[in-house]
Amino acid sequence: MISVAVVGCGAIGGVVARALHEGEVVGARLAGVVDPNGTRGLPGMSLEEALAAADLVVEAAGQAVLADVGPRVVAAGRDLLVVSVGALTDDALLARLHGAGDGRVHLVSGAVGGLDMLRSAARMGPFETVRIVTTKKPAGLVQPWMSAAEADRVRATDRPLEVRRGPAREIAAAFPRSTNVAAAVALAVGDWDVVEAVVVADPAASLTSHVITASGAAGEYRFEIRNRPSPDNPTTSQVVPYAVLRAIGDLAAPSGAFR
Ligand SMILES: NC(=O)C1=CN([C@@H]2O[C@H](COP(=O)(O)OP(=O)(O)OC[C@H]3O[C@@H](n4cnc5c(N)ncnc54)[C@H](O)[C@@H]3O)[C@@H](O)[C@H]2O)C=CC1
Ligand SMILES: O=C([O-])CC(=O)C(=O)O
Repeated sequence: MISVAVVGCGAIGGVVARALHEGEVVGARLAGVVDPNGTRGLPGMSLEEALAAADLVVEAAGQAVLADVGPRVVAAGRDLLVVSVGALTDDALLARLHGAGDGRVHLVSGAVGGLDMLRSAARMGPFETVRIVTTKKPAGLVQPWMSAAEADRVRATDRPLEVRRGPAREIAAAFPRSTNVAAAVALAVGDWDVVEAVVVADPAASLTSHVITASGAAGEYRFEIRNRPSPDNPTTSQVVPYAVLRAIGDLAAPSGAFR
């Protein structure tokens, strides 16, 4: 039985922690939840207590928190499951995580699929083009770095509006709560430079979509994901905590997991 601490008790961490607490993942149990803003009635603990008690720490609190907490988890010899994979646009953080200690670093596939195939194909040879187009409701795409005019234009659009297009590294950092998936694709293909990310605001997007297209030595790929948004946080797809629970289940009882 592995003991799991969850850092961040929001739309993702709250669902993950409750399911662990209620014994829904074979081979895993909840050690406790770390969140300065409350733990929704679940057992709370400090990060220091989590590092002492847990075999696995799940980060579900955001890119900035991962940068702070991640190296401490690995340095303590605890395994780390990363949800805010967009923080890994920072090569220095990735190097710190790999060099910090004995804990192993695992990444969650999160809101998208096809990463296994992209990883397999990348082994055969390089990709020539990879693109991920993310379409969400406008409100969650407004960012603090936008000018007032741009923020208003995004909020008020009455049709699909391309908000940004650029390298995955730039986009995943520029929309830290909305485009971790662009980093996930880049990490899967093992090439930050080949992946272009596009962010579209669409007031009619009742589902969040991520369309991944790729072509290269192994062939041509297209994955279209249309996720229901989380009722707790509309910028997050509701399936994400279940991707985390699936990953924890695979780590706790690997038999039968796709590899
Ligand atoms: N890989 C993927 O496909 C996806 C990744 N994400 C990432 O997951 C993160 C969390 O998403 P949600 O749960 O929807 O966000 P949320 O805003 O609902 O929850 C975040 C929680 O973290 C807590 N928190 C803040 N600072 C903390 C700290 N220092 N220590 C512990 N907890 C802290 C907050 O109080 C809040 O409860 C997002 O910011 C994003 O980076 C989100 C969606 C998809
Ligand atoms: O949940 C989603 O659809 C994607 C998301 O917010 C992210 O990648 O940060």
